[in-house]
Amino acid sequence: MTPVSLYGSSLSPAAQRRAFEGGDVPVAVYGLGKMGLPLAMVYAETTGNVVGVDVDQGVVDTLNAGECHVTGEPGLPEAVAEQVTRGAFRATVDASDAAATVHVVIVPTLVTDDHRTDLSILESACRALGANVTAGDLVVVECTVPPGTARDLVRPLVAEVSGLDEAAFGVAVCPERTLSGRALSDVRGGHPKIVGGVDAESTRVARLVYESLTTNDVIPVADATTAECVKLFEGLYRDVNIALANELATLTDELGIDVVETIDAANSQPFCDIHTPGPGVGGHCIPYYPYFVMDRVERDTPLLRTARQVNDSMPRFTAEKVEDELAAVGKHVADATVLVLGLTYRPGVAEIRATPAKPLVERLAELGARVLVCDPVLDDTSDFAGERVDVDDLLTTDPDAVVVVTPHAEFDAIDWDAFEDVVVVDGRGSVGETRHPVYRIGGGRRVGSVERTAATDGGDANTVAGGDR
Ligand SMILES: NC(=O)c1ccc[n+]([C@@H]2O[C@H](COP(=O)([O-])OP(=O)(O)OC[C@H]3O[C@@H](n4cnc5c(N)ncnc54)[C@H](O)[C@@H]3O)[C@@H](O)[C@H]2O)c1
Ligand SMILES: CC(=O)N[C@@H]1[C@@H](OP(=O)(O)OP(=O)(O)OC[C@H]2O[C@@H](n3ccc(=O)[nH]c3=O)[C@H](O)[C@@H]2O)O[C@H](CO)[C@@H](O)[C@@H]1O
Repeated sequence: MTPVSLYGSSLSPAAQRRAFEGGDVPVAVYGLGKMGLPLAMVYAETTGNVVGVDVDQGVVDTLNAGECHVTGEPGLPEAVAEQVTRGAFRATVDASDAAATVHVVIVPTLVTDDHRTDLSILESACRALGANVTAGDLVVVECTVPPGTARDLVRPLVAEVSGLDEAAFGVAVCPERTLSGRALSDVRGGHPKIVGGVDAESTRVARLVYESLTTNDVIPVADATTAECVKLFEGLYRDVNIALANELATLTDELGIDVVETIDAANSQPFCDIHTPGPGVGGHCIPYYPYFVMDRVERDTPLLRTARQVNDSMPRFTAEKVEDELAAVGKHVADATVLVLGLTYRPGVAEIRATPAKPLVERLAELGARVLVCDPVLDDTSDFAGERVDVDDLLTTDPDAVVVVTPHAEFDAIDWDAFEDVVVVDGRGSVGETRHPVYRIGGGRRVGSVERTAATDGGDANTVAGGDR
């Protein structure tokens, strides 16, 4: 089979699509992690001709054995087994063994501790794929990158490594808009796919490719930088919105209202979509994307900066609530045992990057508490300054306070009344009926099943609804 190149092709669009879907357009996917592997599987089920490139030999060996190293993704193990068995996908650590005419890169793009962009992994992957790029190829950037990266970094670097003129190949930004935990279905069509090229031909080819891949719409935008910013703006909106919810949550006691209930009621009309407050904002995306923009522009961005400060202040606010709730029953945090439930950044996802649980545990330890930590999806909790407790042993810990940071499903079975003499700080509105005092971040304190703000103020008991939006 002579590989077909799509960029600048003289074939009809229909013939190009047939070539792509018929496997005559070999695809290479660089980065076979939480996002890259589901993506590679959708490319493989569509074209039958995909090679995955990863620097981790263990990942490569696992995949070539038809097994899946990514956990918590429904359907992914089955897809890996099927695509490897039918010969539609293979993995390698050796990029020189990844001949293709469509080269997709979806590797980590990072932010340093001092909030500077770190694209070193992307550069490394582009050097590797660049050696394989020939005239007529398309490079697809699926990873989230700062504005201008495809134009100013990827294209010139691939041209340098390949020896080609920049106009000889295409580069398109087609950002991954996927949620961990439903990656395969998201890639297949969970959201419209944004595509934007460094030139019109790159956009055209990317549109043709993704119209084969996704069951959803493909939205071509003006250029690559626009596509990069679509992805970033989604995340910036979320960070700022959550910061609004969090700032309002810190006013719960002064206003004497249940802020979560208030937000839910305000969101009952279509022009309002305030998100849900909690103990902080974690993950490898939302806390970092603002820095991709702030590090890239000269102009000050006070709103982005402040939103980060507000969200990063929530672990300390949550620790203050633990202190307050203990004081309300005559205890001091320095003499207390505090059990922290949920360490990952959100339920069911074994990811601790930027998790609010980490600064919260550190703050509680600073205040002198004996801190116990429990997370059913983490095998290793050594990153946290607390003593590990397994879910089955929770009731043996006899804590003075319990803080729910991340409400894993395993915590639903907790019999809260089986704890003796405990106060509860509920980060995400996941604690059900209990005789113990419960302070919900953004909801206020309730004693027993009655909400403080309504019942104790003479109104009707209200329900504290809400969960992450
Ligand atoms: N995880 C998410 O929820 C999510 C959602 C949307 C977008 N994204 C973006 O997708 C990109 C990848 O994220 P992820 O969550 O899949 O990361 P990940 O850490 O789960 O996987 C990254 C993979 O890339 C491999 N890798 C590292 N260097 C490499 C190189 N030079 N060449 C080839 N492979 C290399 C690693 O071994 C690993 O297997 C990031 O830019 C991220 O911003 C992530
Ligand atoms: C724009 C958008 O939606 N993008 C999603 C996001 O996915 P994510 O895995 O980063 O998870 P989020 O749900 O964003 O949560 C992040 C943190 O914010 C907390 N949170 C959330 C909602 C809320 O109302 N109040 C909160 O406090 C939550 O607990 C957690 O700690 O980024 C991915 C990569 O770009 C995307 O692909 C994916 O589509």
